[in-house]
Amino acid sequence: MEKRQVEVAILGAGTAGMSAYRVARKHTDSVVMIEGGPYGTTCARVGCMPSKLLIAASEAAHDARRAGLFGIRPGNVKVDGRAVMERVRQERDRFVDFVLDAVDDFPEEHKIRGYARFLSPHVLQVDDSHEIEAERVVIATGSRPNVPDFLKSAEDRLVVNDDIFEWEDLPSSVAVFGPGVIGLELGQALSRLGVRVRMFGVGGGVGPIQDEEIRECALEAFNQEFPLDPDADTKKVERTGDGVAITFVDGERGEVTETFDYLLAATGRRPNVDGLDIQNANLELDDRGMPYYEHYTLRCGDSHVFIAGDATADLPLLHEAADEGRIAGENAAFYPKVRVGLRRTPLAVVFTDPQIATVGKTIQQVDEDCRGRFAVGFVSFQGQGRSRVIGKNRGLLRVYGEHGSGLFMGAEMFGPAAEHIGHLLAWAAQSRMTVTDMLDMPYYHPVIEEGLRTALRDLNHKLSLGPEVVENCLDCGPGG
Ligand SMILES: Cc1cc2nc3c(=O)[nH]c(=O)nc-3n(C[C@H](O)[C@H](O)[C@H](O)COP(=O)(O)OP(=O)(O)OC[C@H]3O[C@@H](n4cnc5c(N)ncnc54)[C@H](O)[C@@H]3O)c2cc1C
Ligand SMILES: NC(=O)c1ccc[n+]([C@@H]2O[C@H](COP(=O)([O-])OP(=O)(O)OC[C@H]3O[C@@H](n4cnc5c(N)ncnc54)[C@H](O)[C@@H]3O)[C@@H](O)[C@H]2O)c1
Repeated sequence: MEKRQVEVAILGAGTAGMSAYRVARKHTDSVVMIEGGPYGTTCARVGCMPSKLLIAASEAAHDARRAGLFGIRPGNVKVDGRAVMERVRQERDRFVDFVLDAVDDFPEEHKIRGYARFLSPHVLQVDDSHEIEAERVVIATGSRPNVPDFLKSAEDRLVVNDDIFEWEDLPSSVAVFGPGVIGLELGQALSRLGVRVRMFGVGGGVGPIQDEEIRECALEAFNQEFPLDPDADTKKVERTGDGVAITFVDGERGEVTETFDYLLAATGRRPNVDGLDIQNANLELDDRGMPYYEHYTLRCGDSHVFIAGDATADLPLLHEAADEGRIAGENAAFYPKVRVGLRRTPLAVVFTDPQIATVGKTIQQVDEDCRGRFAVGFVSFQGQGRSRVIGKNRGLLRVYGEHGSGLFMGAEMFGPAAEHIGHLLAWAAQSRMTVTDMLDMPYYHPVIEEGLRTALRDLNHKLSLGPEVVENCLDCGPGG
């Protein structure tokens, strides 16, 4: 067992861990980054990037199929599953290689391989190879899929996101459990690539959507492509000779059994904190065994331990993991001087079609913060000019503003180019713009942002700050 003493030990070499390492290293050379699994990050290996690659293939198939709308007849669209998966893996490997190159550049003495756990507040054991005495620790151990026990009856046909990207070919059918972000993105992509998909949820949720009207709209749109029951009554999951038989109650047919090649569990993720022997770190823990920590400093209580990325189980998104890693790494380096870091306006995008974007405060948070004194502006993209031109005229945007101050508070969207509209809205929220300020900005024609302007005008009027929205107004151009 090799023993070492360091100022800063970082657990995990994912996005958060590498950010923490880069910042900490600027201030001290006495730092180690400990990685138990393969280098390359969840984002590049099995997360953001391969999922977006699969979605890109599905969009190509979908666009070819719907080309008839424009009078274009590409003929029979054939999906070559092997070629689709080959590109996914090839491009994924390029992204992973970028990360591996970055890790290669870190000095060898800063890198330790193995799983770390706490022996005491300042002592970590890494497998059976190292004992590290660290003045400060950053926990950046990420998360893993959380699979409910009853799904395990699918045995070898049970898959999680990691497995899908290793497929050599596409299967013919997949049952997706969990219409959250991963389930919706992967489920819709597989469906558009010709895989028979059925999606099962619990509790009625659809992705991260909190606004009831947006949820209804999204649910209807997804159900036009594949059956999605957000509150399914699943009776049985069984591995059979030819796949996984799922018995469930169908609204129209009663109790039915359908067989699928695979069952994809996309039922949420669990932070990798349970394997750390965190009870030895002398931190205050909540009833799930998670350390209490401060959102702006990432410090656990008044200790020398910081936590960042998916390990916090709070905002499991790439840009948040990078931000949190930076803040935690800097605070670990300068400890006991601990500084508040910049936390940005909440922004999340789901890469379905239409896309989903959530920005700023949810409608429930706005209601609470404004004590009910808020208004909601609205636009449907059905008749919106640019959206109709490109045949993407589905969905809704709802924007929230505070009475009195006229401040823009948040929004939810299920509609075209939500990844871009979401950014505009997040930038406006972080700049603390009023709805009037936002309407003073330029809007080109014909663009999807004109739909955003319609929603903002509706909101401004409801906040008693502007005139009523005029149907077919001329300065909007047709279909504003
Ligand atoms: C399918 C999928 C799609 C996604 N798509 C998006 C997207 O489009 N946009 C977006 O913003 N986010 C997306 N995410 C979320 C994003 O990938 C994560 O939020 C982000 O990668 C988290 O980074 P991290 O550094 O916290 O964790 P990770 O990158 O997982 O790093 C944690 C590291 O810690 C290591 N580790 C664990 N335990 C120990 C231990 N005891 N000792 C040492 N090392 C340990 C692990 O091996 C791992 O390498 C997606 C996630 C998934 C699964
Ligand atoms: N585009 C993106 O930014 C992106 C993409 C993928 C993942 N992510 C991140 O990864 C995180 C994890 O994604 P996720 O989809 O695993 O989690 P999630 O929390 O988004 O969704 C889990 C879903 O599973 C459902 N569920 C739970 N138990 C179930 C059961 N027994 N049967 C059926 N459904 C069940 C939940 O109700 C929920 O709808 C997300 O919160 C997100 O932050 C982001």
